[in-house]
Amino acid sequence: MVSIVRSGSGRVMRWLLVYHNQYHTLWSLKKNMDDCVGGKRRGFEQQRRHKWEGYDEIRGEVNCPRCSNQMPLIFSNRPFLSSIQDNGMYQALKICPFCKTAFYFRPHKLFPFLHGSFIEIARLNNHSPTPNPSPTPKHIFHVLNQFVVGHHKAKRVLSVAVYNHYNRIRLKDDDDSVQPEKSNVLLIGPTGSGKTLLAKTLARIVNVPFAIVDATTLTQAGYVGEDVESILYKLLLEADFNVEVAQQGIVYIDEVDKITKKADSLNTGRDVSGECVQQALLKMLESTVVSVPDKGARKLLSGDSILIDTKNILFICGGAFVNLEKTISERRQDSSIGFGVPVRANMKDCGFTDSVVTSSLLENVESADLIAYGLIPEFVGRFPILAGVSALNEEQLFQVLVEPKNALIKQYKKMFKMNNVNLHFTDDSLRLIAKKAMAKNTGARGLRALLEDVLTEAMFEIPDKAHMDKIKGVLVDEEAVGSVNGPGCGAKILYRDDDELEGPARATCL
Ligand SMILES: Nc1ncnc2c1ncn2[C@@H]1O[C@H](COP(=O)(O)OP(=O)(O)OP(=O)(O)O)[C@@H](O)[C@H]1O
Repeated sequence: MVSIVRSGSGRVMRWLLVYHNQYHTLWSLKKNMDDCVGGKRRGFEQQRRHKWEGYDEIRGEVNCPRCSNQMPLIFSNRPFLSSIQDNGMYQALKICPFCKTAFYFRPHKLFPFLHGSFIEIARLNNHSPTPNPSPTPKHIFHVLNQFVVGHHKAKRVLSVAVYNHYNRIRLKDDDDSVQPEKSNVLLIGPTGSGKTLLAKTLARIVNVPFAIVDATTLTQAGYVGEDVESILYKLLLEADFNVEVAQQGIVYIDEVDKITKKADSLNTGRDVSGECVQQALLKMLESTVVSVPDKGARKLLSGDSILIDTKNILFICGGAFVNLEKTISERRQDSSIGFGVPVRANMKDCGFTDSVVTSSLLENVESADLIAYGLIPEFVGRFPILAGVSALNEEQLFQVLVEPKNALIKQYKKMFKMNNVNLHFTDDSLRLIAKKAMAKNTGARGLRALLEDVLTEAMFEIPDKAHMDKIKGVLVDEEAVGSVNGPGCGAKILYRDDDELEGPARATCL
Protein backbone atom coordinates (compact mmCIF):
# COMPACT_ATOMS: atom_id res chain seq x y z
CA MET A 1 0.00 0.00 0.00
CA VAL A 2 1.21 3.45 -0.85
CA SER A 3 -0.22 6.73 0.23
CA ILE A 4 -0.79 9.48 -2.24
CA VAL A 5 -0.74 13.00 -0.95
CA ARG A 6 -2.85 15.64 -2.57
CA SER A 7 -0.77 18.71 -3.22
CA GLY A 8 -1.75 22.35 -3.39
CA SER A 9 -3.40 22.57 -0.04
CA GLY A 10 -2.27 23.30 3.47
CA ARG A 11 -4.29 20.34 4.65
CA VAL A 12 -2.80 17.08 3.53
CA MET A 13 -5.32 14.48 2.57
CA ARG A 14 -4.10 10.93 2.33
CA TRP A 15 -5.33 8.51 -0.25
CA LEU A 16 -4.96 4.83 -0.20
CA LEU A 17 -3.47 3.05 -3.17
CA VAL A 18 -3.93 -0.70 -3.26
CA TYR A 19 -2.01 -2.75 -5.77
CA HIS A 20 -4.02 -5.36 -7.59
CA ASN A 21 -0.95 -6.49 -9.41
CA GLN A 22 1.94 -5.00 -11.27
CA TYR A 23 -0.08 -3.31 -13.95
CA HIS A 24 -3.52 -2.67 -12.59
CA THR A 25 -4.04 -0.58 -9.57
CA LEU A 26 -7.11 0.02 -7.55
CA TRP A 27 -7.37 3.47 -6.16
CA SER A 28 -9.22 4.18 -3.00
CA LEU A 29 -9.80 7.53 -1.45
CA LYS A 30 -9.99 7.28 2.32
CA LYS A 31 -11.84 10.47 2.68
CA ASN A 32 -15.41 10.38 1.54
CA MET A 33 -15.41 11.83 -1.93
CA ASP A 34 -18.82 13.36 -1.42
CA ASP A 35 -17.13 16.75 -1.43
CA CYS A 36 -15.64 16.42 -4.83
CA VAL A 37 -18.42 15.12 -7.04
CA GLY A 38 -21.66 16.61 -8.24
CA GLY A 39 -20.07 20.01 -8.76
CA LYS A 40 -19.23 20.59 -5.08
CA ARG A 41 -15.52 19.75 -5.30
CA ARG A 42 -14.73 21.55 -2.07
CA GLY A 43 -11.95 19.12 -1.22
CA PHE A 44 -9.82 19.83 -4.28
CA GLU A 45 -7.81 22.69 -5.49
CA GLN A 46 -9.32 23.90 -8.72
CA GLN A 47 -6.87 25.09 -11.27
CA ARG A 48 -8.31 27.08 -14.13
CA ARG A 49 -6.23 27.42 -17.25
CA HIS A 50 -6.84 29.93 -19.99
CA LYS A 51 -7.38 27.33 -22.68
CA TRP A 52 -9.09 24.74 -20.58
CA GLU A 53 -11.03 26.95 -18.23
CA GLY A 54 -13.62 25.12 -16.26
CA TYR A 55 -11.71 21.87 -15.79
CA ASP A 56 -10.24 20.62 -12.55
CA GLU A 57 -6.94 19.00 -11.70
CA ILE A 58 -6.09 16.71 -8.83
CA ARG A 59 -2.39 16.46 -8.09
CA GLY A 60 -0.90 13.45 -6.40
CA GLU A 61 2.24 11.44 -5.87
CA VAL A 62 2.10 7.80 -6.94
CA ASN A 63 4.51 4.93 -7.08
CA CYS A 64 5.06 3.65 -10.59
CA PRO A 65 3.37 0.23 -10.87
CA ARG A 66 6.35 -1.06 -12.85
CA CYS A 67 9.50 0.26 -11.15
CA SER A 68 7.95 1.52 -7.87
CA ASN A 69 9.70 4.88 -8.06
CA GLN A 70 7.64 7.83 -6.95
CA MET A 71 6.35 10.27 -9.54
CA PRO A 72 3.91 13.16 -9.60
CA LEU A 73 0.56 12.61 -11.31
CA ILE A 74 -2.16 15.00 -12.38
CA PHE A 75 -5.69 13.74 -12.93
CA SER A 76 -7.90 16.02 -14.89
CA ASN A 77 -11.50 15.94 -16.05
CA ARG A 78 -10.33 17.73 -19.18
CA PRO A 79 -10.86 15.54 -22.27
CA PHE A 80 -7.63 14.44 -23.96
CA LEU A 81 -8.83 15.74 -27.33
CA SER A 82 -10.55 19.10 -27.67
CA SER A 83 -12.95 17.59 -30.19
CA ILE A 84 -14.29 15.17 -27.59
CA GLN A 85 -17.12 16.37 -25.43
CA ASP A 86 -16.51 16.83 -21.73
CA ASN A 87 -17.78 13.78 -19.90
CA GLY A 88 -16.55 14.98 -16.49
CA MET A 89 -14.30 11.96 -16.13
CA TYR A 90 -10.99 12.28 -14.27
CA GLN A 91 -8.13 10.65 -16.10
CA ALA A 92 -4.38 10.86 -16.42
CA LEU A 93 -1.65 9.96 -18.85
CA LYS A 94 1.84 9.66 -17.45
CA ILE A 95 5.26 8.47 -18.52
CA CYS A 96 7.31 7.32 -15.57
CA PRO A 97 10.52 9.40 -15.68
CA PHE A 98 12.50 6.46 -14.30
CA CYS A 99 11.49 3.43 -16.36
CA LYS A 100 9.94 5.35 -19.25
CA THR A 101 6.75 3.33 -19.08
CA ALA A 102 3.60 5.09 -20.23
CA PHE A 103 0.42 4.60 -18.15
CA TYR A 104 -3.17 5.63 -18.54
CA PHE A 105 -5.26 6.07 -15.43
CA ARG A 106 -8.79 5.03 -16.13
CA PRO A 107 -11.22 5.86 -13.35
CA HIS A 108 -14.25 3.65 -12.90
CA LYS A 109 -16.03 5.76 -10.34
CA LEU A 110 -15.39 8.75 -8.12
CA PHE A 111 -17.98 8.18 -5.46
CA PRO A 112 -17.80 7.18 -2.64
CA PHE A 113 -14.16 6.35 -3.36
CA LEU A 114 -12.04 7.11 -6.37
CA HIS A 115 -11.71 3.76 -8.11
CA GLY A 116 -9.83 2.96 -11.25
CA SER A 117 -6.97 1.11 -12.78
CA PHE A 118 -3.58 1.78 -14.27
CA ILE A 119 -3.13 0.49 -17.77
CA GLU A 120 0.37 0.14 -19.10
CA ILE A 121 0.38 1.52 -22.62
CA ALA A 122 3.98 1.16 -23.73
CA ARG A 123 7.58 1.14 -22.65
CA LEU A 124 9.16 3.96 -24.56
CA ASN A 125 12.81 3.42 -23.93
CA ASN A 126 13.67 0.49 -21.78
CA HIS A 127 16.61 1.98 -19.96
CA SER A 128 18.09 5.41 -19.43
CA PRO A 129 21.90 5.78 -19.61
CA THR A 130 22.49 6.98 -16.06
CA PRO A 131 19.54 6.60 -13.72
CA ASN A 132 18.56 10.13 -12.88
CA PRO A 133 17.86 10.92 -10.13
CA SER A 134 19.65 8.00 -8.52
CA PRO A 135 17.36 6.36 -5.93
CA THR A 136 18.69 6.80 -2.40
CA PRO A 137 19.83 3.79 -0.34
CA LYS A 138 16.70 4.09 1.80
CA HIS A 139 14.48 4.07 -1.26
CA ILE A 140 16.32 1.06 -2.72
CA PHE A 141 15.99 -0.74 0.61
CA HIS A 142 12.29 0.10 0.77
CA VAL A 143 11.61 -1.31 -2.71
CA LEU A 144 13.75 -4.40 -2.05
CA ASN A 145 11.53 -5.05 0.98
CA GLN A 146 8.50 -5.12 -1.29
CA PHE A 147 9.93 -7.93 -3.40
CA VAL A 148 12.34 -9.87 -1.21
CA VAL A 149 11.60 -11.41 2.17
CA GLY A 150 14.25 -11.30 4.92
CA HIS A 151 18.00 -10.65 4.45
CA HIS A 152 17.82 -7.33 6.25
CA LYS A 153 21.57 -6.81 6.49
CA ALA A 154 22.32 -7.87 2.90
CA LYS A 155 19.63 -5.51 1.61
CA ARG A 156 21.18 -2.56 3.45
CA VAL A 157 24.63 -3.44 2.13
CA LEU A 158 23.31 -3.77 -1.43
CA SER A 159 21.29 -0.56 -1.25
CA VAL A 160 24.38 1.42 -0.33
CA ALA A 161 26.53 -0.40 -2.90
CA VAL A 162 24.13 0.29 -5.77
CA TYR A 163 23.61 3.90 -4.73
CA ASN A 164 27.36 4.50 -4.57
CA HIS A 165 27.95 2.72 -7.85
CA TYR A 166 25.56 4.92 -9.82
CA ASN A 167 26.63 8.07 -8.02
CA ARG A 168 30.19 7.24 -8.98
CA ILE A 169 29.16 7.05 -12.64
CA ARG A 170 27.77 10.54 -12.38
CA LEU A 171 31.18 11.77 -11.32
CA LYS A 172 32.75 10.68 -14.58
CA ASP A 173 33.13 14.14 -16.09
CA ASP A 174 34.61 15.64 -12.98
CA ASP A 175 38.15 16.98 -13.43
CA ASP A 176 39.02 16.08 -9.89
CA SER A 177 41.69 13.39 -9.78
CA VAL A 178 39.78 11.58 -7.03
CA GLN A 179 37.84 8.83 -8.75
CA PRO A 180 36.07 6.30 -6.55
CA GLU A 181 36.78 2.75 -7.69
CA LYS A 182 34.14 0.29 -8.71
CA SER A 183 32.85 -2.03 -5.98
CA ASN A 184 31.51 -5.32 -7.25
CA VAL A 185 29.41 -7.43 -4.89
CA LEU A 186 29.70 -11.07 -3.85
CA LEU A 187 26.50 -12.60 -2.46
CA ILE A 188 26.86 -15.75 -0.41
CA GLY A 189 23.92 -17.90 0.59
CA PRO A 190 22.15 -21.21 0.04
CA THR A 191 20.13 -22.11 -3.02
CA GLY A 192 16.66 -20.60 -3.28
CA SER A 193 17.32 -17.91 -0.70
CA GLY A 194 16.80 -15.05 -3.16
CA LYS A 195 20.28 -14.02 -4.33
CA THR A 196 19.24 -13.78 -7.98
CA LEU A 197 16.01 -12.09 -6.98
CA LEU A 198 17.96 -9.45 -5.03
CA ALA A 199 20.20 -8.68 -8.02
CA LYS A 200 17.29 -8.65 -10.46
CA THR A 201 15.25 -6.33 -8.24
CA LEU A 202 18.19 -3.95 -7.88
CA ALA A 203 18.49 -3.67 -11.67
CA ARG A 204 14.79 -2.99 -11.85
CA ILE A 205 14.96 -0.23 -9.23
CA VAL A 206 17.76 1.63 -10.98
CA ASN A 207 16.26 0.72 -14.35
CA VAL A 208 19.37 -0.64 -16.03
CA PRO A 209 19.74 -3.73 -18.23
CA PHE A 210 20.33 -6.94 -16.33
CA ALA A 211 22.01 -10.15 -17.48
CA ILE A 212 22.33 -13.46 -15.63
CA VAL A 213 25.04 -15.97 -16.44
CA ASP A 214 25.97 -19.26 -14.92
CA ALA A 215 29.67 -19.44 -14.00
CA THR A 216 29.71 -23.19 -14.62
CA THR A 217 29.06 -22.67 -18.35
CA LEU A 218 31.91 -20.19 -18.75
CA THR A 219 35.21 -21.14 -20.23
CA GLN A 220 38.23 -19.63 -21.93
CA ALA A 221 38.30 -18.74 -25.62
CA GLY A 222 38.87 -21.78 -27.79
CA TYR A 223 37.27 -24.28 -25.40
CA VAL A 224 33.79 -25.77 -25.50
CA GLY A 225 31.42 -23.53 -23.53
CA GLU A 226 30.64 -19.83 -23.35
CA ASP A 227 33.47 -17.30 -23.61
CA VAL A 228 33.38 -14.73 -20.85
CA GLU A 229 32.65 -12.12 -23.54
CA SER A 230 29.26 -13.74 -24.05
CA ILE A 231 28.25 -12.21 -20.70
CA LEU A 232 28.49 -8.77 -22.23
CA TYR A 233 26.63 -9.87 -25.32
CA LYS A 234 23.68 -10.80 -23.08
CA LEU A 235 23.83 -7.35 -21.54
CA LEU A 236 23.87 -5.77 -25.00
CA LEU A 237 20.80 -7.77 -25.95
CA GLU A 238 19.00 -6.53 -22.84
CA ALA A 239 19.96 -2.97 -23.74
CA ASP A 240 18.62 -3.33 -27.30
CA PHE A 241 22.23 -2.95 -28.51
CA ASN A 242 22.52 0.52 -27.01
CA VAL A 243 26.19 0.38 -26.02
CA GLU A 244 26.03 3.37 -23.68
CA VAL A 245 23.14 1.83 -21.76
CA ALA A 246 24.73 -1.65 -21.68
CA GLN A 247 27.89 -0.15 -20.21
CA GLN A 248 25.94 0.83 -17.09
CA GLY A 249 24.08 -2.42 -16.60
CA ILE A 250 24.22 -5.06 -13.89
CA VAL A 251 25.59 -8.56 -14.53
CA TYR A 252 24.76 -11.39 -12.13
CA ILE A 253 27.17 -14.33 -12.29
CA ASP A 254 25.61 -17.27 -10.47
CA GLU A 255 27.33 -20.32 -8.99
CA VAL A 256 30.79 -18.79 -8.62
CA ASP A 257 31.43 -21.32 -5.87
CA LYS A 258 31.55 -23.92 -8.69
CA ILE A 259 34.66 -22.34 -10.22
CA THR A 260 36.83 -22.82 -7.16
CA LYS A 261 39.71 -25.25 -6.75
CA LYS A 262 37.50 -27.20 -4.38
CA ALA A 263 34.86 -27.63 -7.10
CA ASP A 264 37.57 -28.67 -9.58
CA SER A 265 38.55 -31.49 -7.27
CA LEU A 266 34.99 -32.80 -7.55
CA ASN A 267 35.58 -33.22 -11.28
CA THR A 268 33.00 -30.98 -12.93
CA GLY A 269 33.77 -32.35 -16.38
CA ARG A 270 34.78 -28.95 -17.77
CA ASP A 271 37.59 -28.57 -20.29
CA VAL A 272 39.20 -25.81 -18.29
CA SER A 273 39.75 -25.51 -14.57
CA GLY A 274 37.63 -23.16 -12.47
CA GLU A 275 40.77 -21.21 -11.73
CA CYS A 276 41.21 -20.50 -15.45
CA VAL A 277 37.64 -19.18 -15.62
CA GLN A 278 38.36 -16.91 -12.66
CA GLN A 279 41.47 -15.67 -14.47
CA ALA A 280 39.47 -15.03 -17.63
CA LEU A 281 36.98 -12.93 -15.67
CA LEU A 282 39.53 -10.75 -13.87
CA LYS A 283 39.95 -7.96 -16.43
CA MET A 284 36.25 -7.74 -17.16
CA LEU A 285 35.37 -7.44 -13.49
CA GLU A 286 37.68 -4.52 -13.05
CA SER A 287 37.74 -2.19 -15.97
CA THR A 288 38.62 -3.01 -19.51
CA VAL A 289 37.35 -2.61 -23.02
CA VAL A 290 36.11 -5.96 -24.28
CA SER A 291 35.56 -6.77 -27.90
CA VAL A 292 32.22 -8.55 -27.93
CA PRO A 293 31.65 -10.67 -31.02
CA ASP A 294 28.52 -9.66 -32.85
CA LYS A 295 25.63 -12.12 -32.79
CA GLY A 296 27.28 -13.71 -29.79
CA ALA A 297 29.29 -15.90 -32.10
CA ARG A 298 32.80 -16.97 -31.28
CA LYS A 299 35.42 -14.38 -32.09
CA LEU A 300 37.22 -16.61 -34.53
CA LEU A 301 34.18 -17.18 -36.69
CA SER A 302 32.63 -13.77 -36.64
CA GLY A 303 33.66 -10.67 -38.48
CA ASP A 304 32.25 -7.71 -36.56
CA SER A 305 32.57 -7.02 -32.90
CA ILE A 306 31.30 -4.36 -30.52
CA LEU A 307 33.56 -2.64 -28.00
CA ILE A 308 32.20 -2.53 -24.46
CA ASP A 309 33.89 -0.70 -21.60
CA THR A 310 33.21 -2.57 -18.36
CA LYS A 311 34.30 0.16 -15.97
CA ASN A 312 30.73 1.14 -15.06
CA ILE A 313 29.15 -2.30 -15.22
CA LEU A 314 28.23 -3.57 -11.77
CA PHE A 315 29.08 -7.24 -11.34
CA ILE A 316 27.23 -9.16 -8.65
CA CYS A 317 28.41 -12.72 -8.15
CA GLY A 318 26.48 -15.29 -6.17
CA GLY A 319 27.16 -18.71 -4.82
CA ALA A 320 26.03 -21.15 -2.15
CA PHE A 321 29.58 -21.82 -0.85
CA VAL A 322 28.40 -24.92 0.99
CA ASN A 323 30.13 -25.35 4.35
CA LEU A 324 31.87 -21.98 4.11
CA GLU A 325 30.62 -21.36 7.65
CA LYS A 326 32.99 -24.09 8.82
CA THR A 327 35.94 -22.20 7.35
CA ILE A 328 34.74 -18.99 8.99
CA SER A 329 34.25 -20.75 12.29
CA GLU A 330 37.77 -22.19 12.15
CA ARG A 331 39.27 -18.80 11.35
CA ARG A 332 37.41 -17.19 14.22
CA GLN A 333 38.56 -19.93 16.52
CA ASP A 334 42.14 -19.19 15.48
CA SER A 335 41.64 -15.56 16.37
CA SER A 336 40.84 -16.82 19.88
CA ILE A 337 37.23 -15.65 19.90
CA GLY A 338 36.14 -19.09 20.98
CA PHE A 339 38.96 -19.52 23.51
CA GLY A 340 39.95 -22.71 21.78
CA VAL A 341 36.43 -24.05 21.54
CA PRO A 342 34.97 -24.02 18.02
CA VAL A 343 32.72 -21.01 17.56
CA ARG A 344 29.86 -23.10 16.18
CA ALA A 345 29.85 -25.39 19.18
CA ASN A 346 29.98 -22.37 21.44
CA MET A 347 26.94 -20.80 19.84
CA LYS A 348 25.01 -24.05 19.79
CA ASP A 349 25.67 -24.45 23.48
CA CYS A 350 24.00 -21.09 23.94
CA GLY A 351 20.84 -22.50 22.38
CA PHE A 352 21.14 -21.08 18.84
CA THR A 353 19.73 -23.22 16.03
CA ASP A 354 21.89 -24.45 13.15
CA SER A 355 20.52 -21.88 10.70
CA VAL A 356 21.05 -19.00 13.13
CA VAL A 357 24.64 -20.13 13.69
CA THR A 358 25.25 -20.45 9.95
CA SER A 359 23.76 -17.08 9.07
CA SER A 360 25.60 -15.32 11.85
CA LEU A 361 28.86 -16.84 10.64
CA LEU A 362 28.14 -15.99 6.99
CA GLU A 363 27.51 -12.38 7.97
CA ASN A 364 31.12 -12.28 9.15
CA VAL A 365 32.63 -13.71 6.00
CA GLU A 366 36.00 -12.24 5.00
CA SER A 367 38.12 -12.42 1.87
CA ALA A 368 40.49 -14.87 3.56
CA ASP A 369 37.64 -17.37 4.03
CA LEU A 370 36.85 -17.26 0.31
CA ILE A 371 40.50 -17.74 -0.59
CA ALA A 372 40.63 -20.70 1.77
CA TYR A 373 37.54 -22.02 -0.04
CA GLY A 374 39.37 -21.95 -3.39
CA LEU A 375 38.80 -18.57 -5.03
CA ILE A 376 42.03 -16.97 -6.19
CA PRO A 377 43.07 -13.81 -4.29
CA GLU A 378 42.92 -11.64 -7.43
CA PHE A 379 39.31 -12.69 -8.00
CA VAL A 380 38.27 -12.09 -4.38
CA GLY A 381 40.06 -8.74 -4.46
CA ARG A 382 37.62 -7.53 -7.12
CA PHE A 383 34.71 -7.96 -4.72
CA PRO A 384 35.19 -5.46 -1.91
CA ILE A 385 31.55 -5.88 -0.90
CA LEU A 386 30.65 -9.24 0.61
CA ALA A 387 27.10 -9.93 1.72
CA GLY A 388 25.77 -13.11 3.27
CA VAL A 389 22.17 -14.28 3.06
CA SER A 390 20.92 -17.18 5.13
CA ALA A 391 18.47 -19.95 4.40
CA LEU A 392 14.85 -18.87 4.73
CA ASN A 393 13.07 -20.29 7.78
CA GLU A 394 9.52 -21.64 7.78
CA GLU A 395 7.92 -18.32 8.67
CA GLN A 396 9.86 -16.58 5.90
CA LEU A 397 8.82 -19.22 3.36
CA PHE A 398 5.22 -18.56 4.38
CA GLN A 399 5.84 -14.85 3.81
CA VAL A 400 7.38 -15.56 0.38
CA LEU A 401 4.10 -17.23 -0.55
CA VAL A 402 1.90 -14.28 0.33
CA GLU A 403 3.72 -11.02 0.91
CA PRO A 404 5.96 -9.88 -1.98
CA LYS A 405 4.39 -7.78 -4.71
CA ASN A 406 4.86 -10.67 -7.08
CA ALA A 407 4.09 -13.37 -4.48
CA LEU A 408 3.37 -16.86 -5.80
CA ILE A 409 -0.13 -16.96 -4.32
CA LYS A 410 -0.97 -13.67 -6.03
CA GLN A 411 0.30 -15.08 -9.33
CA TYR A 412 -1.85 -18.22 -9.11
CA LYS A 413 -4.90 -16.24 -7.97
CA LYS A 414 -4.48 -14.04 -11.00
CA MET A 415 -4.24 -17.04 -13.32
CA PHE A 416 -7.47 -18.50 -11.92
CA LYS A 417 -9.14 -15.10 -12.06
CA MET A 418 -8.51 -15.06 -15.80
CA ASN A 419 -11.12 -17.80 -15.92
CA ASN A 420 -13.35 -15.87 -13.51
CA VAL A 421 -12.63 -18.31 -10.72
CA ASN A 422 -11.57 -17.27 -7.23
CA LEU A 423 -8.76 -19.30 -5.72
CA HIS A 424 -8.69 -19.54 -1.92
CA PHE A 425 -6.02 -20.84 0.41
CA THR A 426 -6.50 -21.51 4.09
CA ASP A 427 -3.79 -20.14 6.33
CA ASP A 428 -3.00 -23.67 7.56
CA SER A 429 -2.55 -24.96 4.02
CA LEU A 430 0.01 -22.25 3.29
CA ARG A 431 1.89 -23.03 6.50
CA LEU A 432 1.93 -26.68 5.53
CA ILE A 433 3.32 -25.81 2.09
CA ALA A 434 6.07 -23.82 3.83
CA LYS A 435 6.80 -26.84 6.08
CA LYS A 436 7.03 -29.13 3.06
CA ALA A 437 9.43 -26.73 1.34
CA MET A 438 11.58 -26.68 4.49
CA ALA A 439 11.73 -30.47 4.40
CA LYS A 440 12.83 -30.41 0.75
CA ASN A 441 15.70 -28.07 1.63
CA THR A 442 15.52 -26.17 -1.66
CA GLY A 443 14.54 -22.85 -0.14
CA ALA A 444 11.82 -20.79 -1.76
CA ARG A 445 12.61 -22.47 -5.07
CA GLY A 446 10.63 -25.53 -3.92
CA LEU A 447 7.45 -23.56 -3.25
CA ARG A 448 6.41 -23.26 -6.88
CA ALA A 449 6.77 -26.99 -7.50
CA LEU A 450 4.62 -27.71 -4.44
CA LEU A 451 1.93 -25.30 -5.59
CA GLU A 452 1.99 -26.79 -9.08
CA ASP A 453 1.43 -30.24 -7.53
CA VAL A 454 -1.59 -29.04 -5.61
CA LEU A 455 -3.12 -26.95 -8.40
CA THR A 456 -2.36 -28.84 -11.62
CA GLU A 457 -5.56 -30.90 -11.69
CA ALA A 458 -7.71 -27.85 -10.96
CA MET A 459 -5.91 -25.90 -13.68
CA PHE A 460 -6.61 -28.78 -16.04
CA GLU A 461 -10.32 -28.81 -15.24
CA ILE A 462 -11.21 -25.15 -14.91
CA PRO A 463 -10.72 -23.80 -18.43
CA ASP A 464 -13.27 -26.29 -19.67
CA LYS A 465 -15.99 -23.82 -20.62
CA ALA A 466 -18.78 -26.34 -20.08
CA HIS A 467 -18.33 -26.18 -16.31
CA MET A 468 -16.97 -22.71 -15.77
CA ASP A 469 -20.24 -20.93 -14.93
CA LYS A 470 -21.03 -23.60 -12.33
CA ILE A 471 -17.78 -23.15 -10.46
CA LYS A 472 -17.99 -21.26 -7.17
CA GLY A 473 -14.28 -21.26 -6.51
CA VAL A 474 -11.23 -23.39 -5.84
CA LEU A 475 -10.13 -24.15 -2.31
CA VAL A 476 -6.73 -25.26 -1.08
CA ASP A 477 -6.86 -26.52 2.50
CA GLU A 478 -4.59 -28.80 4.52
CA GLU A 479 -6.22 -31.89 3.05
CA ALA A 480 -5.44 -30.65 -0.43
CA VAL A 481 -1.76 -30.23 0.47
CA GLY A 482 -1.38 -33.49 2.39
CA SER A 483 1.31 -33.92 5.01
CA VAL A 484 4.97 -32.93 5.28
CA ASN A 485 6.07 -36.15 3.63
CA GLY A 486 3.01 -37.17 1.68
CA PRO A 487 0.92 -35.75 -1.15
CA GLY A 488 -2.58 -34.36 -0.62
CA CYS A 489 -5.74 -34.73 -2.61
CA GLY A 490 -5.18 -31.58 -4.64
CA ALA A 491 -7.15 -28.35 -4.80
CA LYS A 492 -10.90 -28.70 -4.38
CA ILE A 493 -13.18 -27.32 -7.03
CA LEU A 494 -16.34 -26.00 -5.40
CA TYR A 495 -19.43 -25.96 -7.56
CA ARG A 496 -22.41 -23.69 -7.12
CA ASP A 497 -24.57 -26.71 -6.65
CA ASP A 498 -24.33 -26.81 -2.87
CA ASP A 499 -22.70 -29.99 -1.77
CA GLU A 500 -20.97 -30.70 -5.03
CA LEU A 501 -17.26 -31.01 -4.80
CA GLU A 502 -15.61 -32.26 -7.90
CA GLY A 503 -12.37 -32.65 -9.68
CA PRO A 504 -9.32 -34.35 -8.24
CA ALA A 505 -10.51 -33.88 -4.72
CA ARG A 506 -13.77 -35.72 -5.00
CA ALA A 507 -12.65 -39.29 -4.68
CA THR A 508 -10.38 -38.85 -1.70
CA CYS A 509 -11.81 -35.88 0.17
CA LEU A 510 -15.50 -36.50 0.17
N1 LIG B 1 13.89 -13.96 0.06
C1 LIG B 1 12.97 -14.18 -0.89
N2 LIG B 1 11.89 -13.40 -0.97
C2 LIG B 1 10.95 -13.60 -1.93
N3 LIG B 1 11.02 -14.60 -2.83
C3 LIG B 1 12.09 -15.40 -2.79
C4 LIG B 1 13.11 -15.24 -1.83
N4 LIG B 1 14.04 -16.17 -2.02
C5 LIG B 1 13.65 -16.89 -3.07
N5 LIG B 1 12.46 -16.44 -3.53
C6 LIG B 1 11.71 -17.05 -4.63
O1 LIG B 1 12.40 -18.23 -5.04
C7 LIG B 1 12.79 -18.12 -6.41
C8 LIG B 1 14.24 -18.59 -6.52
O2 LIG B 1 15.09 -17.66 -5.86
P1 LIG B 1 16.50 -17.20 -6.43
O3 LIG B 1 16.69 -17.71 -7.82
O4 LIG B 1 16.65 -15.75 -6.22
O5 LIG B 1 17.44 -18.00 -5.44
P2 LIG B 1 19.01 -18.08 -5.44
O6 LIG B 1 19.45 -17.80 -4.05
O7 LIG B 1 19.56 -17.21 -6.52
O8 LIG B 1 19.24 -19.60 -5.77
P3 LIG B 1 20.46 -20.27 -6.61
O9 LIG B 1 21.69 -20.07 -5.78
O10 LIG B 1 20.06 -21.71 -6.70
O11 LIG B 1 20.50 -19.58 -7.93
C9 LIG B 1 12.63 -16.65 -6.77
O12 LIG B 1 12.18 -16.48 -8.06
C10 LIG B 1 11.58 -16.16 -5.82
O13 LIG B 1 10.30 -16.38 -6.34
